[in-house]
Amino acid sequence: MQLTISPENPLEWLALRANLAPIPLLHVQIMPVLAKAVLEAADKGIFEAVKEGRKTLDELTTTLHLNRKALGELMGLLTAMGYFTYKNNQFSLTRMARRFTLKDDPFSVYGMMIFNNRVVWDWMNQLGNYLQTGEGIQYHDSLSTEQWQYYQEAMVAASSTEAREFGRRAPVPKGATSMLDIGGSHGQHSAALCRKLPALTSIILDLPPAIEQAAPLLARQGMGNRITYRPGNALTDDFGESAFDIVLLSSLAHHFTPEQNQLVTDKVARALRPGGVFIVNEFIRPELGAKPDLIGSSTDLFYGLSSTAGNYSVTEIQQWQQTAGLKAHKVISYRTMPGRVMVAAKK
Ligand SMILES: C[S@@+](CC[C@H](N)C(=O)[O-])C[C@H]1O[C@@H](n2cnc3c(N)ncnc32)[C@H](O)[C@@H]1O
Repeated sequence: MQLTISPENPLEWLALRANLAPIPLLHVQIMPVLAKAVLEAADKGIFEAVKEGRKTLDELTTTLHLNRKALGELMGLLTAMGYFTYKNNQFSLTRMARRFTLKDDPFSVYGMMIFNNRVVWDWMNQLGNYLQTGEGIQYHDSLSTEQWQYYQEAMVAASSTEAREFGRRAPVPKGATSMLDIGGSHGQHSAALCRKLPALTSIILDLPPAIEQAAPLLARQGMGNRITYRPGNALTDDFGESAFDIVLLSSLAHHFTPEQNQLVTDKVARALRPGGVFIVNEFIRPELGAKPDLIGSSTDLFYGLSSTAGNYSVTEIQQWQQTAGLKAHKVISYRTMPGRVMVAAKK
């Protein structure tokens, strides 16, 4: 799966081949507007307003207390983007929008839309500074309570689809009874494995302000005391010795430097039981010159901006695991999320 600019007919194909289409204009003039339109639509409740059935522009204008002309422009764009259809003067949600934009759908990315609109959008202004200094925002040190809540809800949104595939395909021992989920937040990955392995219990190690906001999200999973929290810090806490059959580090390695990841992996190796599995679950940084991958490369830059670190290659992750005395086990690419990979090692 790739995000691409693709021709719709042979003449456009020729124009692209002949380098006649001003691609940068699409990137700088069109793409930021597309992203911001979807974010504002979610934040203004536009998707929710059409949830129960078709609505005219006048009805939406009245319900949402928005400017009719401006809303009409936004609805035109969202229709062109495939979020709505327009027939008989009425807008309806498409199948895609119904599944992914509504607050309560289990696959919804609504939480990510709100976090990105209210918190992350402003970070983009700091990209120039990041390029000059190499210093990222380090947002874990500065979020307000409200922003921690948006962040944790965004993490649920980001991983709902992935967690299902993780539960089905993660290469874990069938008889596993004990798991450590480092930076596990909402616990969707732990819950997916607990549903599959009846004897499994999991401990989520996360920062205290994260747990405060994530606990109600975990409660929604209905796993009772099979998944519990341990407030702490992965960089400074000891994980114990021969205590776990599974250790997961999902979307946290990109916040850590290579040295910090090595330190964490060394502690994981000690904490695993013989035969236990360590999974690093991440977007992968494409090597320079490798096949273009917009998702791997854009998340790499974004994590650099937000946390100073960034994505790593599969080889780098395996290097930490081997240095810690673990054996390479499996590398599994997600089918539902391009650029996303589980890198598993065994003790
Ligand atoms: C990007 S989220 C990933 C959440 C979840 N693992 C997932 O894959 O959806 C990173 C999580 O790691 C936590 N975190 C960040 N720094 C940490 C640290 N030093 N120790 C433990 N957890 C940390 C954050 O609070 C957050 O919940």
